[in-house]
Amino acid sequence: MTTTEYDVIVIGAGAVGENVADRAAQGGMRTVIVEAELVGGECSYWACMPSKTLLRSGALLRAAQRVGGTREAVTGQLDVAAVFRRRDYMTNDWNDDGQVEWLNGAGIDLVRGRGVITAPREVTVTADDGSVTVLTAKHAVAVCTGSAPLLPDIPGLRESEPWGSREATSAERAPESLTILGGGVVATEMATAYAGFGTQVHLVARSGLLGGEEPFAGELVAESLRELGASLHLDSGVEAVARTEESHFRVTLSDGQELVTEQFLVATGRVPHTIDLGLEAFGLEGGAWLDVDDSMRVLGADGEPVDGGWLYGVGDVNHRALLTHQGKYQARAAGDAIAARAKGHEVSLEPWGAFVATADHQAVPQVTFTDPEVASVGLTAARAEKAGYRIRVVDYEIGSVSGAYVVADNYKGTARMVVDEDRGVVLGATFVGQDVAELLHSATVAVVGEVPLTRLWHAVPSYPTVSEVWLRLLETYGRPEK
Ligand SMILES: Cc1cc2nc3c(=O)[nH]c(=O)nc-3n(C[C@H](O)[C@H](O)[C@H](O)COP(=O)(O)OP(=O)(O)OC[C@H]3O[C@@H](n4cnc5c(N)ncnc54)[C@H](O)[C@@H]3O)c2cc1C
Ligand SMILES: NC(=O)c1ccc[n+]([C@@H]2O[C@H](COP(=O)([O-])OP(=O)(O)OC[C@H]3O[C@@H](n4cnc5c(N)ncnc54)[C@H](O)[C@@H]3O)[C@@H](O)[C@H]2O)c1
Repeated sequence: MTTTEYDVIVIGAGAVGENVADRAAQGGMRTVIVEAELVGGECSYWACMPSKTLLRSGALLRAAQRVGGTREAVTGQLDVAAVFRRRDYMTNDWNDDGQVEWLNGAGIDLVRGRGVITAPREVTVTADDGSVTVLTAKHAVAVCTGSAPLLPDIPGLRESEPWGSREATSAERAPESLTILGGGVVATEMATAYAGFGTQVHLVARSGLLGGEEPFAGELVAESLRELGASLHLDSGVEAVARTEESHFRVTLSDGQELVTEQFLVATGRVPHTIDLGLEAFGLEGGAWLDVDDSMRVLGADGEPVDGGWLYGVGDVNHRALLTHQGKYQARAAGDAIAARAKGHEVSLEPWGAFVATADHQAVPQVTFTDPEVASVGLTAARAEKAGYRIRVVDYEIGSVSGAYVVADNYKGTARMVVDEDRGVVLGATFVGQDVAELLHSATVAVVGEVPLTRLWHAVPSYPTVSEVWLRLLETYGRPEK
């Protein structure tokens, strides 16, 4: 058994843990990171990168088919095996050498194994070979252990061993047929990818699609999935799951219909990796999401930082926004706050400072890479109303913008701007359409910067780009009087 003392211990080397460690190390902290599987975590090997790679080729093929001239030139089908090979390249064949090299360059030590918090500021790591390392931290322990798929309590489900997101993104080939349970981001993205590969997809959702977005987003995505050949079973549920003699899945829906497909993907949300972490010793519940303040210190039931404030919870594990970019944003704030507190500097929790993740509350951007893409930031109209804002909703068909004429023949898509009428600023924006992902950051800047609409008139979008939808939204809202 070896014991080593550091300033900061980070448990979990996903994108978030890496960024906490990096900021702490850059702040002069001796930092160690503990990882049970691959350095780089879910995003690099089983989530963002492989899923977006699986989606990209189909999106590009369909984009080419929407433009006269290339439509005639691109007459073949997707080379599905080549798409999977490109995915293998993106995940570096599930080898983390490159990320370990980055840790070394950043001056962060790595201990491989599963970490458990065994005392205040103490983490015991057990490696696969059984060897044990006890780490102690002078200043902070950051829990960045991420999340795993949630399996609903449905008869036969667990025993049938369905795919979770990992299996869907790391599959070696496309199955002939696939049932997907869920109507969220993973379900719609994987339905788009696999339907594009020629898999017969059945998607079962208990309501509509993409429930957290503006309603037109889910409707446009549903329409496109049907066009791709997927069967949608909306406002439906799964009553039971069993394997057939051929080892296929027999999925019984709430209306009695039976779907028999080669594979079954469960995409019904996530649970936090907080079981068996030793959190109970500090009055926290294992298996629950961590409640944190804006600098990511874990809070106890009394709303105060646990045990004086050495414990941090960053990324998926705190359930504020289950997104890589938002977790990394939290990580920058938390890493800097840890280093500043260690040096005895004041750490202000005032909104928009260097040590807080203020944007988590109502300025979170997200792109769902379906076809059409769904890009949104801030509050939807429903959320803004619920929060008590006096709002005006402005919609515009993106296909009517000159830039969209050029991008695709018969471009289909919708944009929405939600305006706070009392302050004259944008609370939220949603764009649904081809290639809208890169448009989103303009909206994020407007929302986070609380740019007055009167000033947005002076942010002139180039002609002929899809960004001109901003001008159309402003025109629909109306010119300022002075
Ligand atoms: C299919 C899919 C696609 C997605 N696509 C996107 C996308 O396009 N864009 C986006 O922004 N987000 C996307 N997400 C969400 C994104 O993957 C997560 O928000 C992100 O990975 C969270 O990062 P994290 O570092 O908090 O957790 P993780 O990436 O899960 O990292 C946690 C790490 O901790 C390790 N760990 C856990 N417990 C221990 C322990 N006790 N000891 C040591 N190590 C431990 C794990 O092995 C893991 O490496 C997607 C998610 C899924 C499922
Ligand atoms: N492009 C991206 O940014 C991207 C891509 C994939 C995932 N993610 C993130 O990963 C997280 C997980 O994605 P997800 O799709 O698993 O979760 P989600 O929360 O987006 O969707 C879960 C879906 O499952 C349904 N559901 C929940 N419990 C159910 C039950 N018992 N029976 C039937 N349906 C049930 C919900 O109604 C919802 O439609 C999300 O928070 C998302 O932000 C992001």
